Amino acid sequence: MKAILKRGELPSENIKINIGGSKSESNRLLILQAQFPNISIENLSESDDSTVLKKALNVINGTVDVHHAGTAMRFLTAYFAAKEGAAILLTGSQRMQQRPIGILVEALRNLGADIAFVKNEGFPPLKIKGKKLLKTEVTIKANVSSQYISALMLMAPMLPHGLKIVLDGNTTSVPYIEMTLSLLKKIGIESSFANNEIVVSAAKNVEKQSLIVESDWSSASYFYSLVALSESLQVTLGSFSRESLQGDAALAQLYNSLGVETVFNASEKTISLVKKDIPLPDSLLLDLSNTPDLAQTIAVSCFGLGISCRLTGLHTLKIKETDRLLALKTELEKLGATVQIDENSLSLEKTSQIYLNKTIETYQDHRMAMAFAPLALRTELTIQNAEVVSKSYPNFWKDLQKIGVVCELGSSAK
Ligand SMILES: O=C(O)C1=C[C@@H](OP(=O)(O)O)[C@@H](O)[C@H](O)C1
Ligand SMILES: C=C(OP(=O)(O)O)C(=O)O
Repeated sequence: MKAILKRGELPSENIKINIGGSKSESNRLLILQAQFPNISIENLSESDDSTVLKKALNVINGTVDVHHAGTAMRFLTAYFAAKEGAAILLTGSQRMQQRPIGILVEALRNLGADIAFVKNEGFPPLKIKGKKLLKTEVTIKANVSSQYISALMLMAPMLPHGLKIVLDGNTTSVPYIEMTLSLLKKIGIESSFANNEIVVSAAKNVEKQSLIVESDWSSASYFYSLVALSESLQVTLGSFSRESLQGDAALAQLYNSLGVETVFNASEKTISLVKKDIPLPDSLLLDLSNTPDLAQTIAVSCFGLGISCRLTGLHTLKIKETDRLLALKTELEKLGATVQIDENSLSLEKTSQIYLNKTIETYQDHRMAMAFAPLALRTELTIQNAEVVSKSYPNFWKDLQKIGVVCELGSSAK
């Protein structure tokens, strides 16, 4: 399916949109709920990645295919490895089979896990035989993906003596580790993270409780971009709060300089994004190592606004749904941008013109589709394979139309 996008009449009134639960929080809580069934979850994400994980957690013997879901792949590897009696072939999409998992498998094997690589050493699919893991300490390389570390933390309460995780090297995507820690603490599991050491206690049960998932800040980023690229849009998004567990809540600060003010409405648990007519900076310089999922949104916003940017801390982007650095460069340049990339950064030159009627490839990456869509306020464009958005935000195209983008959804044939 392709999406042909053009600017319609933008609403002058405040538009309200309910984005839906955070995929990261949901996927952590699903792993914890599998261990502690008296936890209930409200505002669970309806994303493909959460749906596939929820379904996988019912399997104890057989094949589990997580498709494109990275967190599901990583969290389930650790979960099944420690689940006595599990006998699982854990696989995923072709891209998932190119996303490295050797660092996590090695850490689990050091704890005594029985995991074999079925095709390529270091990559899914994996054959996992669940067993009791008796060791209490493991060291793991921390600069490739925080998901490996969260996976160990979420499994740790299942171990008879809990787990100490020593982080080796610079730790990447730290807010995601802190989110895991906060959720463990919230349900009553003793845990700590200081001086590159994480400690999580064992737990057989927790108190019966209901947890409400905050909506997804990464999904909110596309509305920040839309408001920034508009003249006077005002959008209210639910349900969000200032005390977020999600690192991507940094959006509220990050988009200030791009003319988007965030008003927190504590009683309604909403945020209102309001366009401010302020002078824009010539250039934006940001280290996004804490918020890697915002890189595409911000790069495209800067391009649409005609300002230059240099984004650093992007070393994890190459192993996500696609090589996001290369994908960004290729697609932005189609629209007239000049972009330079290296191992961990992207530099965009100031451009005043955006080419019309270009087709953006999405490389099976939901964030490529959603990050480029706001440019519809500045040019007409087509997004190829628009269905990819369901990985994290199934209602994206519907919600986009609410704020005045005309969205013609058709077949993907060019
Ligand atoms: O733990 C999580 O929920 C996530 C961690 C991040 O991955 P990395 O730690 O691999 O950067 C992020 O990009 C991903 O979308 C979700
Ligand atoms: C990187 C992402 O997801 P995952 O790694 O879980 O596939 C994402 O949602 O941007």
